[in-house]
Amino acid sequence: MNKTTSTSTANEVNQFNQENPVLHEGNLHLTIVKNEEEMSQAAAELVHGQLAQRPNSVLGLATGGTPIGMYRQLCRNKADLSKATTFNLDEYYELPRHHPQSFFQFMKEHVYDPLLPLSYDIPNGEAANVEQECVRYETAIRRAGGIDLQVLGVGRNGHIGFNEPGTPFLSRTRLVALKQETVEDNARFFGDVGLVPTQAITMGIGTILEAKAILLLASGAVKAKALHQLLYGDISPGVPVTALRLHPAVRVIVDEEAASLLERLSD
Ligand SMILES: O=P(O)(O)OC[C@H]1O[C@](O)(CO)[C@@H](O)[C@@H]1O
Repeated sequence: MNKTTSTSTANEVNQFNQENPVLHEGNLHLTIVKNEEEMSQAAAELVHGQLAQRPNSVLGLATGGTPIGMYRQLCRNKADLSKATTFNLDEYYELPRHHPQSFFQFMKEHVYDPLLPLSYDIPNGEAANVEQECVRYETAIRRAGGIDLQVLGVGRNGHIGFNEPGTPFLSRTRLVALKQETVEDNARFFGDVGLVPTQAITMGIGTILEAKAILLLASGAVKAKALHQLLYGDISPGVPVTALRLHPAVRVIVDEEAASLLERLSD
């Protein structure tokens, strides 16, 4: 099954856009594909399209299990990032950069090394002065001209980046505490829940919403509830991913399992 649909939202956004002109009523385009492989392929095509249109694109990239297939496709097709710049959403706090589970190492394995040359930046989780590091990161994004395309995954609890439920939509890059469910979800990468860092530096939701375009990916039944909330729930900091409904250009590519609740409810 291949289903493409668009949804425009006209929810009560005024409470959010009074203070920050970046937030406005959004428009979201949803594509449902068969499985994770098709999701990865469709996502990689979109990134290739972005690079073809603008070789010096500024890309916002994500870690976690979701985008790995997309990165594999980009490597397979030898994506040319030589003129591009990449920024990452987040990094664990106080996890050494050389730790195998740092997001820096993830990016080195899946993107930086195989797709050299490219210019990249990622929050420094080892920074002595975290506040200064967060300001540095925001400034670097701004100086690069802002993010053209931000790739996002979504947490089971609706988090984007490491912006957990309850995060204000105007938040910027900062140090955050992870919810227990996020720590547990990420324990699969560390082997033991006690080894998972409990804090991270993350772009804020306000930072993410400033990207010119956003690509959200989700696969697997574990993401079905978050997807349903994104499309049909109230726009609320209680479910961070719903902030995307305030953005004017969001592509959502999900597999059938992630869309399973949508399917059932829209039948
Ligand atoms: O892709 P996963 O591993 O399901 O993670 C979902 C989201 O959670 C994070 O890994 C943070 O916990 C994000 O970076 C990611 O987008």
